Amino acid sequence: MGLLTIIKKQKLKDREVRCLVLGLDNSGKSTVVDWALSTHKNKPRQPVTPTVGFQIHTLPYQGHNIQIWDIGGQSTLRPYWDNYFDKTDVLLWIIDIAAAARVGESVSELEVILQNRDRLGYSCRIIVLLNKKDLVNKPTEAIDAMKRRLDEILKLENIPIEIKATDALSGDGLEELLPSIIGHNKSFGGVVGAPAPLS
Ligand SMILES: Nc1nc2c(ncn2[C@@H]2O[C@H](COP(=O)(O)OP(=O)(O)OP(=O)(O)O)[C@@H](O)[C@H]2O)c(=O)[nH]1
Ligand SMILES: [Mg+2]
Repeated sequence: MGLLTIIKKQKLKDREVRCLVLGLDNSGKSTVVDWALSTHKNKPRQPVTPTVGFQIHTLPYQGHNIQIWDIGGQSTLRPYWDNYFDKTDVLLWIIDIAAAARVGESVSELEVILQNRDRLGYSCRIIVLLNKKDLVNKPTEAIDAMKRRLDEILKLENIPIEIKATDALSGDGLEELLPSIIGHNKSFGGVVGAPAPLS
């Protein structure tokens, strides 16, 4: 292999971003991924069904190659989540903000992951989407309460996080998601926890 080929391959590798999409079942992970693929890859939008196992998608974006790992969130699948942690650059955690009864469960699952940070890696950036905001009566209040709750956990863990309220069906709130995933957006939602160097 020539030197130029090696350099080219290394460059491509350096520009690979591995994004792991996790959260409880029915939170909207596959819908967010579907939105990203339709908006940035011209893939027609499709009705989603519960993810059994996982799905991998590749999404070229601004010279980066984003590898999206969409993992099923059903409780029977969660014990396998940590099989996917290796080499993750970005954890995209999706919470169904309209499912009040399940928000606690989602936050606990996230907390467990953050408490075992060595598995995920300390350089992994974390983005939380408060999804289904279109189904919430008082979105501002629900979102603020959720941000405070996450802030408590994340201060504990001293981990910076980006957080954004979204509607994955219409795409509202997702406009800056991809710049965020590649680390080029400092204004995506509020950053809680320690100051967040995103690039
Ligand atoms: N109203 C509304 N519905 C949404 C939104 N996002 C997703 N949904 C719906 O929520 C349901 C579940 O969405 P999925 O994307 O399959 O959820 P998931 O997190 O991938 O679920 P698993 O694959 O089982 O882990 C689907 O009926 C979606 O159409 C949203 O922002 N607003
Ligand atoms: Mg899914």
